[in-house]
Amino acid sequence: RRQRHSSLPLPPGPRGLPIIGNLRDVPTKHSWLTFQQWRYKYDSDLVRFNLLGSEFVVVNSLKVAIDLFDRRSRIYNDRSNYVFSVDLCGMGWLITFIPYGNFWKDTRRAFHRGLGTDAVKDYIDVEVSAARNLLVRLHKSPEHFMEHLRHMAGRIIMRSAYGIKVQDDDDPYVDIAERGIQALNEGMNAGSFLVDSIPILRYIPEWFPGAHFKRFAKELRIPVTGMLEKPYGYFKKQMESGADLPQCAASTLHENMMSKAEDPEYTESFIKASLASMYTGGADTTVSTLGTFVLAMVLNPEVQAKAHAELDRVIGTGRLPEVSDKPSLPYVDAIVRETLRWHPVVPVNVPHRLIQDDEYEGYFLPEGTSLIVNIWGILHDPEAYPDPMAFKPDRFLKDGVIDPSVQDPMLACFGFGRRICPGRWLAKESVWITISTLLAAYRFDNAIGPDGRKIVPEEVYSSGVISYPQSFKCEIRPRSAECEALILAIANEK
Ligand code: HEM
Repeated sequence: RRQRHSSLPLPPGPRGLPIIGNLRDVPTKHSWLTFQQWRYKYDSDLVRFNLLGSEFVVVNSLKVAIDLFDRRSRIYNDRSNYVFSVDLCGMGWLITFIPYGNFWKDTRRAFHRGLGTDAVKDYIDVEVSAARNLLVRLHKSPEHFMEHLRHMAGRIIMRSAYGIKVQDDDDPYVDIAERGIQALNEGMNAGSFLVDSIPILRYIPEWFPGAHFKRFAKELRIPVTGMLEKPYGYFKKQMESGADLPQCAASTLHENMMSKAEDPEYTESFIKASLASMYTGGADTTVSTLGTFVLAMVLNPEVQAKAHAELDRVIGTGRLPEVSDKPSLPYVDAIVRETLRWHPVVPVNVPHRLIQDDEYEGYFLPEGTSLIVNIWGILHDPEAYPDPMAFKPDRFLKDGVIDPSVQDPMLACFGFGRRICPGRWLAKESVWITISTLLAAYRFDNAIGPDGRKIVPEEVYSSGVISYPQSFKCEIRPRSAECEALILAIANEK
C-alpha cells in the first residue's frame, strides 16, 4: 500500500476486491464499451480502477487527453510499466514499449528522419504503385481481399523502410515480419504481462507448474528477433556490396546518423529499432483501416454511390485520382475521416505511465498510474458525432466542403502527447491513396448466398490492441468496362 501524498480523492470508479482489485469488472473483450459506460455511470471523464495492485485511469474525453498527454507531456508519456514482460519476450526494441528516456527519444528521432512529415513525400510513388498493384491482385482473386490488403501494407513498409521490393507471392521478408507480428500478439495475449503486476513471477523457474508463459515467451524471441535483424541484414548487405539502393528510411538514416555516429553500435541499435517498429506499427493498422473501409462500403451502398458520383464528376470515369486531386474530392476525404472514426484501429491505446504524483480537476493521480485513453469512446461521443454508431461521411461536410467545426477524428485516432503515432503521416497518405484508388476502380457489394439472398456482413471486431473486422464475404467488381480495361492495362505494365 503506497503512502498517499495528497488529500484529494482519486477519480471515481468501481469498487474493487482485496488483492485482485477490479479484475472481474474489466472485461477481457471490447473493454472500450465498458469504459464508456463508466464515463456516464460515474459522471466523470476520468475513471479509476485497480488490477492486482496496479492503478489504472481511463481518460474518456478529448479535452482531458490533450490536457494531460499534450500539455503535461513530460510526465505522462512513460511506458516502463511493461519492462519485465517485454524483456521476457525479446520485444524491448519496439518503440511502443520502450520506456521514456534517451533510447526511446533517439529511436523516435530516427523514425521521424526516416518516415516523418517531410520524408513521407518521398514515398508517395511507392504508395501509388502499391495501390495500383492492389487493383490487379483484387481482379485476380477478389475473395482474398484481406490478404491483398495485407500484402499491400507489407509492400509499402518494406519498400519505404528497407528499400526491399516485395515479391508478389511468398515474400521471405514479409513472411519474417508477419511471423514476428504474430509472435508479438501472442506474447501480449499469453499472460506474460502478469510479471509486470506481480514481479516475483520473474523468479519462477520455467519448469514450475503454471510458469508456461515463461517457456512460451522464450519461443517468441526467435521470430521477434528475426523481424528486427533479417530485413536490416538484407539492407546492410546491399549497402556494403555497393548495390544501387532505392531511396528508403534505412538509407536516409545511414546517411544522416550512422555516418556521424560517435558510438556506432548504439546508433545502429536505435536505427534498427525504428525500422522494425515501422513494420510492427504500420502493417496491421493499415490493413484494419482498409478492412473497415470495405465493410463500410458493403453496408452503405448509398455512401459508395455518392463517392462514385464525385469521382466521375471530378476526374472522369475509368481514371485514377492523383494526390493533387485530394482538395477537389471532399466526399472521399469525408469517407476517410469516417472510416478512421467509425471503428478506430486502436480503440484503447497502450497505457501511458505517469512518472510523478499529479493533480487534475480536483483529483489526485499517483505516480505509477497507467493512463488509458478510450479512443473509441472519444470518437463515439454523441455530442461531437451525433448518431455515432452510423457510418455517415456527410457529418464532416457543409455546403459540399469539409466543415472545420466538426472534430477531425485524426485528433484522437493516432493517440496523444509524445507517444502520438509517428507513422501518422505515412498512414494518412496511404489510406487516402488506397481508398480513392479502390473507389475509382471498383464497386463493393454484398455477396450472394447459396439461397440467392444477399449476405449482410456483421459489424464484429476483434479485441486486441489492434482491432480488426471479423472476416466477411463480399463481391468486388470493376465499376465498368472502362475500369476493367484500366486494371488490365496496369497488369500489363509489369
Ligand atoms: C491508420 C493507421 C494508424 C493508426 C490509426 C495508428 C494509431 C496509433 C496509436 C493510437 C498509437 C498509440 C499512441 C499513444 O500511445 O498515445 C500508435 C503508436 C505507434 N504507431 Fe501508429 N497508427 C497507424 C499507422 C501507423 C503506421 C503506418 C506506422 C509506421 C509506419 C505506425 C507506427 C507507430 C509506432 C512506432 C507507434 C509507437 C509510438 C510510441 O510509443 O512512441 N503507425 N499508432
